[in-house]
Amino acid sequence: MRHFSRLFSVMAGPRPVVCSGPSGVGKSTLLKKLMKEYEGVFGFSISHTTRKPRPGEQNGIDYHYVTRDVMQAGIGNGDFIESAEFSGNLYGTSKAAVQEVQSKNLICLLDIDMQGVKNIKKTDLNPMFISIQPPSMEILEKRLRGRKTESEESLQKRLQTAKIEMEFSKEPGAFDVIIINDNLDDAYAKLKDALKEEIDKVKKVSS
Ligand SMILES: Nc1ncnc2c1ncn2[C@@H]1O[C@H](COP(=O)(O)OP(=O)(O)OP(=O)(O)O)[C@@H](O)[C@H]1O
Ligand SMILES: Nc1nc2c(ncn2[C@@H]2O[C@H](COP(=O)(O)O)[C@@H](O)[C@H]2O)c(=O)[nH]1
Repeated sequence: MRHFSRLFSVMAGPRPVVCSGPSGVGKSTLLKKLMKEYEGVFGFSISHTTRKPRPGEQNGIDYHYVTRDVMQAGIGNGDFIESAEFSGNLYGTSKAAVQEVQSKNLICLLDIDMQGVKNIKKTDLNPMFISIQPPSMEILEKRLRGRKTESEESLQKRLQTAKIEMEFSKEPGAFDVIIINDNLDDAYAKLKDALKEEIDKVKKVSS
């Protein structure tokens, strides 16, 4: 892991950004807004997953959808910076996904769970860690149900995991920035504010 992770510091472009937080808190919603407003500044690290695509999701855009065998072979080959089992499926960030974004000198955005955060901390990627949090567990459940993507079983698993993720986020030094996603516009403004310095640097280089 150390050998390959050194590659990222050698390539050093803009500092990557890791966004984490309970399922349904609004990470994708916030990151999609960011990429829409700042085209040519951010690039999304497209993860691999063994979960099935949801309606509207596209292979190679939202995720690389693969079988467990393919994913496990890739992990065995050392193709992933990190990987984790989440709610019955495998998820992982490939080295290629991050390199693809960094080679374009874009700020690499990673949307990963708590296990991914812990594992990325062991590498030389050196991202900014941002935790997106719900105003309450009740509101989180309402959002997750409202999205209509989960079976009752999957929803319950995700809510259980959310409690553990919320506890982890309280650990000193776990995250650089904590944003409560209550009102979406307010949360988005806070996210932009946290990233302002990096955004300005990328804009300056590309102007
Ligand atoms: N501030 C907000 N107020 C109300 N609804 C919101 C807010 N932010 C996001 N949502 C809604 O909550 C649902 C979950 O959001 P989203 O899919 O972005 O979460 P996520 O954190 O990316 O989840 P996952 O980790 O499962 O991918 C969506 O239906 C989204 O429209
Ligand atoms: N450790 C990783 N976690 C990841 C990755 N890609 C996504 N995720 C996290 O999985 C859950 C569930 O996502 P969903 O799309 O099925 O709702 C969520 O917390 C994501 O942040 C990854 O590459 N590594």
